[in-house]
Amino acid sequence: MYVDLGNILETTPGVTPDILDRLDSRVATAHDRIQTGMENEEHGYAALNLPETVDTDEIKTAVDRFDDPESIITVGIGGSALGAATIDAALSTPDHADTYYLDNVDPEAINALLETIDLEDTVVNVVSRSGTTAETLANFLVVQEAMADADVEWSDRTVVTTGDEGNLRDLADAHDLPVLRVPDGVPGRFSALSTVGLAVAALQGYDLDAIVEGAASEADKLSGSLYDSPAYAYGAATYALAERGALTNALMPYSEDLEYFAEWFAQLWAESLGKDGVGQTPARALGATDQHSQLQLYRAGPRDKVVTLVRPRNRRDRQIPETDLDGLSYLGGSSLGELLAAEFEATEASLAAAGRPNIRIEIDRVDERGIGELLYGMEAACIMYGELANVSTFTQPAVEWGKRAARGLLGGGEFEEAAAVADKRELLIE
Ligand SMILES: O=P(O)(O)OC[C@H]1O[C@H](O)[C@H](O)[C@@H](O)[C@@H]1O
Repeated sequence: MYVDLGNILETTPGVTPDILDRLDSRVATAHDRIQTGMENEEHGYAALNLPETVDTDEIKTAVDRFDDPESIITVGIGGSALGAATIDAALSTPDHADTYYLDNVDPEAINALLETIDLEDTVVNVVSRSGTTAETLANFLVVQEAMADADVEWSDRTVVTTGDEGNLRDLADAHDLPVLRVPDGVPGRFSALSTVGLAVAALQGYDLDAIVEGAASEADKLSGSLYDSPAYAYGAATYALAERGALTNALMPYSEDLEYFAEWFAQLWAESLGKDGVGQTPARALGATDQHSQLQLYRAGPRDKVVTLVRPRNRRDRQIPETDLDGLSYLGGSSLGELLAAEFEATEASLAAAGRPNIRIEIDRVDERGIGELLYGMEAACIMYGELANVSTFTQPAVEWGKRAARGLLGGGEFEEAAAVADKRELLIE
C-alpha cells in the first residue's frame, strides 16, 4: 500500500512538514503501545497479529465439503459481513458463485431472494462473533425454514463462524454443524483477515495465502515513524486533519471492485473512532461516478473534510474506439483506464486548487495481495488514529445501547429507558 500525503501539506493551513515531524514522536510512542498490545494479544491489538496467527488450511478444510456451489448466502451483520463482502467484491468474476449478504432484516429483500434462489445448490455461511445478534439469528432461522420447506437438508449446506458461547454456538452444536472459531481478541470490524472474513473467499477458491501475504507485508512496515509506514502515515495524517477541522473523511475508490471497501472502511472508522464527542465521519463515494454527484460539496462546501482517493496502479484496460464525431476526437486513441486516471488526478488537482486536503492511497493491483494490504493497512491506521486521539478504539457502547433497546422493545428483556424514549416520539406531522 502506498500513501501519498503530498496534497495535505499544500492545502491545509497548520499542517506543515514541521507538524508532521512533531507528530512523529507521538507516533513512536503509540507504536510502542500497539506493539505491547500485539505481544500480549490484548483485545483489539491481537487483530494485527492475524497475518501470523490465521490458519488458512483450517478455513479451506471447513469449506471443502461444499462442492462448487451456485450461490453463497452469508448471514451476518457489521463486521461479520463487511470484510467477507469486501474481499469477495474485489476478487469476484462472473464465473464465481453468486454471493448474497443478509446483513439486514428487510423482509421484502429476503422474500425476494428466497423465492428466486436455488436453495439446493446454495451454501449458507452464518457468522456472528457474539452468537447473539438478533438480526443474524432471525435471518438464519428464516433461511433454515425456507430450506426445510424446499426439502433441502439445511444442516448439510451450512457452515457457522462464531465464538465459544452464544445462541449460534448452541445451535451449531445441537445440529453438529461445521464451525469455524472466531479468534480471541479480534473485534468484529477488525476480523476481515480471520475465519470471519475468509470463509467466503475460501468457498470462492481465492488464494487465501496471498491475501494473508499482502497483510503481512503491511505488518512488516509498521515502525516507530509515520515516514516508514504507510498505514501509520494515513492514521496520523487523518488524525492531524481532524484536529484541524476535517471531521468528515470521504473515501473515494476509483475502482468498482473496491466500492465495498468503502463500506467496510465506514464501519471501521465510525465504530472505532466515534467516541467521547470526537471522531471523523466516514463518507462513501465512488470515482469517477461521484465526481458528477458529490464532488461539488467536497470542493466548495464546508471546509470540514478530507478526501481519500484510492486506486490500483495497474488494471486490465480497454481502448476507446476512434470517432470522428465533432469535439470527441480527444477520446480516440485513449483507453478507459487512461480516462479514469485523468479523472482521478483531475479530482486531486481540483480539490488541491480549492485548498481542500486529499490523500492518495494506491495498491499495485486489486488482487488477493492488494486487498490484504488495504484491509490490514487501514486497520493499523485506525488503531494509530485511536491511540493519538486517546479513544477506546475497540469498544462500541453506543451500538450496544441500541441492541439492548431493540431487544427490550421486542419483549426480549427489560429496558425501560428505551421504552420511555420511544414513547416520547409524539411530534407527528401528517
Ligand atoms: O458478529 P456479531 O457479534 O453478530 O456482531 C455484529 C456487529 O454487531 C454490532 O453492531 C457491533 O457494533 C459490530 O461491531 C458487530 O460487527
